[in-house]
Amino acid sequence: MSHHEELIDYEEAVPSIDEQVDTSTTVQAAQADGVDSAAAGEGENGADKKGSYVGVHSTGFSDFLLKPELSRAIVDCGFEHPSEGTKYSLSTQSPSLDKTSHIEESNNERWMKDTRSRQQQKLQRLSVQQQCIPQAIIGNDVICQAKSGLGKTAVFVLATLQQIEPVDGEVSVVVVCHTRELAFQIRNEYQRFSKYMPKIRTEVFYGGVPERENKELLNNKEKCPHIVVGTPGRLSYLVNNKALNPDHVKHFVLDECDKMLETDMRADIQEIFRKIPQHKQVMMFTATLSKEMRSLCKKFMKNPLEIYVDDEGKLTLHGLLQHYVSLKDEQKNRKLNDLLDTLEFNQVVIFVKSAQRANMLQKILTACNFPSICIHARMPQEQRISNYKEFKDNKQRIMVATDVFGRGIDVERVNIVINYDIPDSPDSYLHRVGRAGRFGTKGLAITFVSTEEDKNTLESVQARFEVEITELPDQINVDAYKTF
Ligand SMILES: Nc1ncnc2c1ncn2[C@@H]1O[C@H](COP(=O)(O)OP(=O)(O)OP(=O)(O)O)[C@@H](O)[C@H]1O
Repeated sequence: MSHHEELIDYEEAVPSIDEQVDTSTTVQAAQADGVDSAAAGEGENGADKKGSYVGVHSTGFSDFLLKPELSRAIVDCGFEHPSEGTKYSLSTQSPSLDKTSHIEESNNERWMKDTRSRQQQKLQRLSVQQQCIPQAIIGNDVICQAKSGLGKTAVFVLATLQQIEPVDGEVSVVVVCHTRELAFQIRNEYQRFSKYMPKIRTEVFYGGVPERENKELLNNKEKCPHIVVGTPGRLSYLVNNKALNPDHVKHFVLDECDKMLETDMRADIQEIFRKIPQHKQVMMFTATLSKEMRSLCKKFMKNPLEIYVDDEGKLTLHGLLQHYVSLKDEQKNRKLNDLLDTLEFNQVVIFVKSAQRANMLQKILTACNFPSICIHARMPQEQRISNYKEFKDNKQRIMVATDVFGRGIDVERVNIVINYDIPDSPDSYLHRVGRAGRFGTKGLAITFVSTEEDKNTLESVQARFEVEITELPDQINVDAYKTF
């Protein structure tokens, strides 16, 4: 299993963390019906362009009153409006009221009702970025579940850059994620958005790189990063060895939090968390979050803003066509060749279930005149990052990958995902296909089904996410899956 390869360094021990009591108000936002299809651009006008999630703009980036240097970078990044297209409803556990008299009680109740109804109306128009950013920039804890490619990264990158007051020699932001490529990608996002903040330094730390290099950077006051992004094993090593001083950390972020907390990475996360001062902002993000995982996440937080997708059908990407092909394992190569010949792809990711199969398939494809690269946890770290960069920079169009590439990775031009081997769970399916059709663009996902078990997995995907995955037709209109 590929993600196990990634986890190979981690230990099983899972100590319990100190519970933080969740006290007064909890705002829960859950996706409600109605707007996804239209907002995702399934119409004449919205379908073709990136950012077609943007519809009616109740809030713009300027409303967040961000630092001018941050606002300039946002413009340079081409972000015109916070992501939109998701309708939220609000359910609150109201703060307790001091009911000293009957009159006060009814006044209070009326006030609460009015406030709640105003909030309700407002929230119904808000998106993930619109809702999270205002809370996150004032230091509130945030737990946010939102579908793939909606721009969760920008929430914590902007919120932490807005709040940071850099002091040389002090790390004040720690971001943890589950793979090295994702850590690298997040570091690059920080660099993009801190373009006009020359004093801010961001570094990325992960396994496969000599620890000495990380320590040298952290020990040097002029070079020590203010923002650290990394994977759990390496970060906990650096904290435990006193190379990374956690005493000044004020913001702690977990991206793909469910993945890290459900696996043995959790021990490392808890280790780091415990060493960071208690008074800190904690933010967590993912597209998939079970009810059990929500409560676990909340143990790390104080009164977080909670955004959940209660109806998992709403996690479906509506700009994405989804099909399957029934075939025998030995027919997969021929079929893949045909598909690559006939489909129009900007870039394509082909997922397989092991490093060995990734190497093998990449060689076959190259021999068949489909220049390609691959990525998996069993290749040298430098090669991994260099392959990621080549693909991200569109120097290669075909990537054969294991699940190390299945979550979080954002390559804008990917419009086709092929599951050469079916993923091991509906969650993995959702994350993998979410590599195409990002931020409201169009895409196509094709899954090869060769065993009874594969069929069952596909059925559970359809049942859980209320999506119809139909047999691949002989012809597909290119307009349906390619953004020109
Ligand atoms: N407001 C915006 N305007 C335009 N583009 C945006 C905006 N917000 C985010 N994006 C772009 O949308 C893409 C997807 O964003 P991001 O990678 O943060 O998604 P995500 O929600 O983290 O997805 P996943 O769950 O798959 O990790 C990125 O290329 C990002 O630059």
